[in-house]
Order: sequence, then structure tokens, then C-alpha cells
Amino acid sequence: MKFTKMHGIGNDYVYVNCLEEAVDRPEETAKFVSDRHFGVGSDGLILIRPSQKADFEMAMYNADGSRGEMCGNGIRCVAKYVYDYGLTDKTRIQVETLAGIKELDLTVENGKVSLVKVNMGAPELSPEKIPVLAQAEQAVNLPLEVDGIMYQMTCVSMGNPHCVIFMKEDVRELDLEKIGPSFENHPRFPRRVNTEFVNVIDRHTLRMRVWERGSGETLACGTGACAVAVAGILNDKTEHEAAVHLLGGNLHIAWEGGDSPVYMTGPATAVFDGEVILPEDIK
Ligand SMILES: N[C@@H](CCC[C@H](N)C(=O)O)C(=O)O
Repeated sequence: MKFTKMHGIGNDYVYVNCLEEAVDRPEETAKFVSDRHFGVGSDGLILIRPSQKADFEMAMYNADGSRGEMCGNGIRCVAKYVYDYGLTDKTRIQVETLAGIKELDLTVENGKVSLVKVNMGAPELSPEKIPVLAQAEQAVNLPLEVDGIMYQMTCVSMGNPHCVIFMKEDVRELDLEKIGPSFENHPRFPRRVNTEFVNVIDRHTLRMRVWERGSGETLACGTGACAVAVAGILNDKTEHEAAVHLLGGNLHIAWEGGDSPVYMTGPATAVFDGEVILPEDIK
């Protein structure tokens, strides 16, 4: 199977051009390629497909083979892929995802995409739609007990579910391998959840680490950074534009509130093209 390894600030995926390549068993393929010892090594698999409704479709799979509705870092890389590999010459494109059609603006330098601004759509705040079990109109600053410790959570869907935890403790010191799975599989989240642990640096700057549903700790999460910026505004901790610092780099997020869309701007990077031998049972 031909592929391209790409990343958005260290959140790395194996990208397959399904206009040319058929992937019949995406869940098993995602598990296989993501393995950092026996596969290619990645946070998951992203398929670039033709679309009836938009310029292209993005289908994303986590490292455990589960499907994610949306991927912020992934969609910027899809934009880079389709432009740099000549599948389009447009610098404004639409990409269909399970979370709807997203519009992307591409910045091109020396013939290659360097930066992508994505209209991520309006955040979903109603608990049933996120989904999170909560007796409130919005799950903002609600208590959550995890492994006997009380946290305050703010939940946001950016097409996929996020639980944002603001902390006084330095997030760089957290043992995410230990606490992450307990959040991901907590009974309050019927479809599991992505969890962001956040320090507010100032009203325009946030630091976060993420434990992703289906992939564990990753160096960055684009939808997670959007959820964090939205949660910062809802809790009156930040202004309408913020720089979100993640382990792999920074994203710029802007949201005017209410039904207005969240804008995410960040880089996209191609690392190498390759060809992987799939085991017989997942061909
Ligand atoms: N890393 C992604 C999000 C990928 C999907 C997520 N793990 C889920 O299952 O919802 C991003 O950059 O947004």
C-alpha cells in the first residue's frame, strides 16, 4: 500500500490517496500501520477519498482502529497533500468529514502548502450531543470524579467529544499514561472522550496536553486545541483569540462565541512517501 507520512505539529498519521489506492479494511489497516514497532508508526490512518459533496473526503481512524468524526491536525495535512501532490490547484477547498464539510484556506510558499486555516464550524455545547451525561444546559465547569479525585470539567464537541480540565498543577508533570484511560472510558462519556489537561498562561495563551480517544497521548490535537480555546472563553479565562501551546508546537485559535465558527490556523508537514507490505489477513 502506497502512503505518505505527514504530521500537524507532531500529531502524525499515515495518509493514503484513495483516489488511486483501495483500502478495504480501514480499521485493521489503521491498527497495523499505527504500531510503532511492527507497522509504520503513527497516531492513526487518514484516507483521502473522492466526495460527491465537497472537493475531497477525509476518513480518519485512530491507532486502535476506531473512527474519529473529525481531526484538526489531519485535515490541514489533507489540504497539503491534495495541493502539493497536484490533486487540486485551488487554495480554498472543502473537505467532507463525519462532522460535516469544512472549508480550508491554504497558504502556499515556493509551490507548497505551509500553513492552513480551517473553519471548524460552531462548537456543540449541549450535553446530549457531545455526548456527556450531565444535568445542565451546558457542561461548563461541572464536577467530575475520576479515580477518587475531583476535577472540574468543561465539555465541548468539535464534531468529536472533548473534556477540558483546567489545572493549577503544571500539566507537564502529569502522568497521563496513568490517568488518561480513566477519563477516556469514564461512564459519563457514552462514546468515550478526548481529554485535554490545561494551564492558563495568560488571557491569550494556553498550554495543554491531550489524551486522545483511541490513540492515547499524542503530541497535539487540533480539535482538542479548539475545544480548549472555547472552554477558556466559556469560563472567562481567555479572550476570543488564543495561542494554544501543545507538546509538538503551537496553534492559533479564534472564536467569537455563540454560533460563530471556530477558526484554527497551523502548519502541515510531509515527512516521507513509502510503501508498506500489509499482512495477508488485512489486504
Ligand atoms: N488528533 C486529532 C483528533 C483525532 C480523533 C480523536 N482521537 C477522536 O477519536 O475523536 C485532531 O487533531 O483533532
